[in-house]
Amino acid sequence: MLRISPSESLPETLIAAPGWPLFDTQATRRIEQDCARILPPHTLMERAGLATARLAMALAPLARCIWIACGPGNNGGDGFEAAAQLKARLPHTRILVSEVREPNKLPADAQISWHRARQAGVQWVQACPEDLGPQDLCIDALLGIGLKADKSSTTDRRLLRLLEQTRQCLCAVLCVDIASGLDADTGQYPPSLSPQNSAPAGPRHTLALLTLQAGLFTGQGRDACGQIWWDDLGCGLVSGDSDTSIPKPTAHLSVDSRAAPRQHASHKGSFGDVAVLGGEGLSRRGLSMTGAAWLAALAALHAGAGRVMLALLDAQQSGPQSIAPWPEIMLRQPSAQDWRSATVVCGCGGGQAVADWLPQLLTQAPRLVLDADGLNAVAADPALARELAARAMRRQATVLTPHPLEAARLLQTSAAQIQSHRLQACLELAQKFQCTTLLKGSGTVIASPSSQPWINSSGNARLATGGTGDVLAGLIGALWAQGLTAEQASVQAAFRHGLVAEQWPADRPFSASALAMRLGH
Ligand SMILES: NC(=O)C1=CN([C@@H]2O[C@H](COP(=O)(O)OP(=O)(O)OC[C@H]3O[C@@H](n4cnc5c(N)ncnc54)[C@H](O)[C@@H]3O)[C@@H](O)[C@H]2O)[C@@H](O)CC1
Ligand SMILES: Nc1ncnc2c1ncn2[C@@H]1O[C@H](COP(=O)(O)OP(=O)(O)O)[C@@H](O)[C@H]1O
Ligand SMILES: [K+]
Repeated sequence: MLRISPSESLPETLIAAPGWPLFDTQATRRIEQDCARILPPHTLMERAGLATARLAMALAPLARCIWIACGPGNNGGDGFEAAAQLKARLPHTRILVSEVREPNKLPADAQISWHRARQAGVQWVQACPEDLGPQDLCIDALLGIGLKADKSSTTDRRLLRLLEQTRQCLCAVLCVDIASGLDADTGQYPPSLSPQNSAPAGPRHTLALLTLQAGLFTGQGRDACGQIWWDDLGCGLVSGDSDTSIPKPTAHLSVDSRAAPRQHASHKGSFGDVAVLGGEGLSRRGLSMTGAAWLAALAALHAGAGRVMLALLDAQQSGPQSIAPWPEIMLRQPSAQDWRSATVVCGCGGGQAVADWLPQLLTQAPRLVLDADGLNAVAADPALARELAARAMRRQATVLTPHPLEAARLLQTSAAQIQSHRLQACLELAQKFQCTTLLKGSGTVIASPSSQPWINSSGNARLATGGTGDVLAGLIGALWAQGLTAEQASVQAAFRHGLVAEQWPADRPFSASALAMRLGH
């Protein structure tokens, strides 16, 4: 979640403006230069230091000690500046600084702030103080958007040691601009700067300066950065879209947009049909995945689709499976379903059996959510891939919902490669197949061929359990069937799916089917 940085105390309001813009580092640099040009010298760093100091005081009002690790560039400069500001405001708190470079090797602005910290009476220490207690605070000002991933293998030992100490602090950590070592554009660490322990020890906060970047919200970004705060340093950059002098955002952050209330004079036909095809049965390979297709159908039902049909890829269908445990869901033989008339969700638990049906569905379905084994089948068969790409020319819309490994198969690469460039990979899939593509995982990315991507801001690791992706596919189908566009349905489904997980009561067990049944709440 995102908050504006406090002027004097923590504000209660969350920023929930739809479409919050995210900028890449190149655009951030341009914005920084533009702001620096119109302000007196050193003002930006002074403001960055002040914003950091204020947030530090609000986050750790009882701190007896604040330790600030300052890096070799302007991120370090912000740290020195914050130290000076804190010392002036908190004369009885120990304000300690550790530095990586001698002052004469710092950039000019950072040198000025180094001297200010010295003059203010800040104390220099070699390393993280051993007596830092839980009420104290660590400020990570080692590396910001100046991180160069290609330099990481030569990162000096002192910087690495301080970086590791900021990660092992048991007290709260406030990262200036971004968690040090994290790539602001991709949300990944270069291997040599990756944390030794996967989970940070204490609570983490990040104060983003001037702009917000995609890397804070996707991939490893959410664990690394924790609670995100933002300060525009008085430069008035609330929304980048209307002002042509501001560079274009690379993505937008998605937030909740409530569904319009249903009209009284409506009927089941007003809310569309969702037809699910999936769920290979036990009889084919002895590996039943019918549950996945049921989860998608359940999600579609609870998310408000007018009617839900389920066609299981189960040769034994004439047996007990012909009775639906949810009587609202209509069971179909795949050959009996009219795929031309519904929003189709295809592939959940589809196994090998789904491939046989894909030529028909790719040709006939007017709106198609392609998930899981439906995607794997396309990745394995160039003829199916061509059929998929041809749909856009016939004005048939498609949503692809890969997790990173499925995305890797579609792009003939590895899941690690996908994760290292999530935004780019999602855009590439959207372009390649001319589809809306939703790349799953922490900070789900949604991209369409003709608009800027979205990064979903809701969700947590409760969702890391089998079947939640099937629920998402069914939810997208339901929202799409109810009249949203493919992109809107994907963005809103990802948000709602994540929000339900976030708001899940701690005392209630979480499962994909329980998630599906709470979608309507
Ligand atoms: N961008 C903005 O809008 C503003 C920036 N400010 C601060 O300035 C920062 C950017 O400053 P810089 O451009 O000096 O960049 P940084 O301070 O983020 O990093 C640059 C320094 O880190 C070293 N470095 C980079 N990659 C490394 C690696 N892999 N291993 C070891 N050392 C590495 C570089 O050699 C250089 O000395 C921002 O993150 C922010 O904290 C603020 O002062 C004001 C506004
Ligand atoms: N750690 C996490 N944080 C946020 N969302 C997650 C996390 N782990 C999984 N998810 C979400 O849960 C869903 C899992 O989907 P998927 O990998 O297809 O699983 P399955 O095939 O078992 O349904 C996706 O929507 C994904 O974005
Ligand atoms: K930092």
